[in-house]
Amino acid sequence: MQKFTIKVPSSTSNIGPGFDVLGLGLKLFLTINVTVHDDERPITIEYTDKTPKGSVSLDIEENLITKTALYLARSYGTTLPKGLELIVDNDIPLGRGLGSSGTAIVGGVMLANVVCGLNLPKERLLDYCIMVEGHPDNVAATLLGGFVASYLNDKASGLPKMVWGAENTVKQENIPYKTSACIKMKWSKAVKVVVVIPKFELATSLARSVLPQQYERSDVVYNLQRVTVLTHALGDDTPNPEVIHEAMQDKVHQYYRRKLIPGLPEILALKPGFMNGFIGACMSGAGPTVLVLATENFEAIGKKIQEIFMNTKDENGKGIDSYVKILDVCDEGTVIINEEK
Ligand SMILES: Nc1ncnc2c1ncn2[C@@H]1O[C@H](COP(=O)(O)OP(=O)(O)OP(=O)(O)O)[C@@H](O)[C@H]1O
Ligand SMILES: N[C@@H](CCO)C(=O)O
Repeated sequence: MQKFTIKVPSSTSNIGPGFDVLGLGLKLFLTINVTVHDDERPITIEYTDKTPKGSVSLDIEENLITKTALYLARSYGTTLPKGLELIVDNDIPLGRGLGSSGTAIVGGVMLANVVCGLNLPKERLLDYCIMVEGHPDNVAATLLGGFVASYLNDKASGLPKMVWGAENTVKQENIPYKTSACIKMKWSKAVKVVVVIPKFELATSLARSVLPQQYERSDVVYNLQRVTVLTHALGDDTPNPEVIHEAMQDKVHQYYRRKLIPGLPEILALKPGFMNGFIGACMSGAGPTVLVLATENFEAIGKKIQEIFMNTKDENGKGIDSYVKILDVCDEGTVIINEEK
């Protein structure tokens, strides 16, 4: 019998202008408890009651964790072992902009890597994660931890379009290597993360479908200027709220997504000084969660953003209910713990 646990951190991404570039690992976890029994029982995946019944498939060819694991295993000419039992304990809300799909994908590749004895380095696992997710920001931060900037290189355009199932799995020799570069950067200990999580889901695919195919040069330059300043300003031991706030502004995605998140324009308009400690607010990933960066007063700031959501009415005339979490940055990335043989 083999037993171990995969601990996968959530992530926020974009941080304003860094669309599909910036990711930050957060201490809110997907935990996968893995047992490989010595008998031939069928593979199973179950969730603890934190995950509402019916919200994820328990069919191993459909569930994002197991289908990703199967894809990697089959790509390397093997499959998941019989006797595999997975119990998933997930604190990350699904479809809210905290990188839940990225955690399921990273959890899946880590699972196959261990139970199939592939021993692939994280760099290779990342090629598969990017192939499944389509963009590197969340998966890179979840796999590596910390504050990460990534780009996809020319080889990434050779990654096959994802088609699931044994018969569609592309052999590993046809999946390009080293399709990205991911750089871990310093994150100032003085800057803390508050997330305000509305109680509705927003699929990333929908939030991406409203974005334009082309942009004005001035908007691209606007984001390039800010994202470059932001990556340095966020590493400063004495962070400058005004500089960071301005560097969190974006013209590439948030404006186009505003109609999907009632209250977002009012929240994005908040400026440093509106409350002590507040630096700036932006969408977390593809939303609907709002990410707030702050240096103090975290609970009060979170409450204020909750009030703005509640005072904004949805199409049924109801306020937007939400909850707040104050999260530490997770520097470690995804780890295997509690190994027993
Ligand atoms: N632990 C999990 N187990 C199985 N499937 C999951 C798990 N977590 C996420 N998923 C799948 O991913 C979907 C959510 O992915 P989506 O990309 O829409 O949102 P997100 O990753 O939470 O947000 P964002 O990409 O903006 O950070 C879920 O509906 C589910 O299908
Ligand atoms: N960069 C991605 C993150 C969500 O997966 C987006 O904003 O669509």
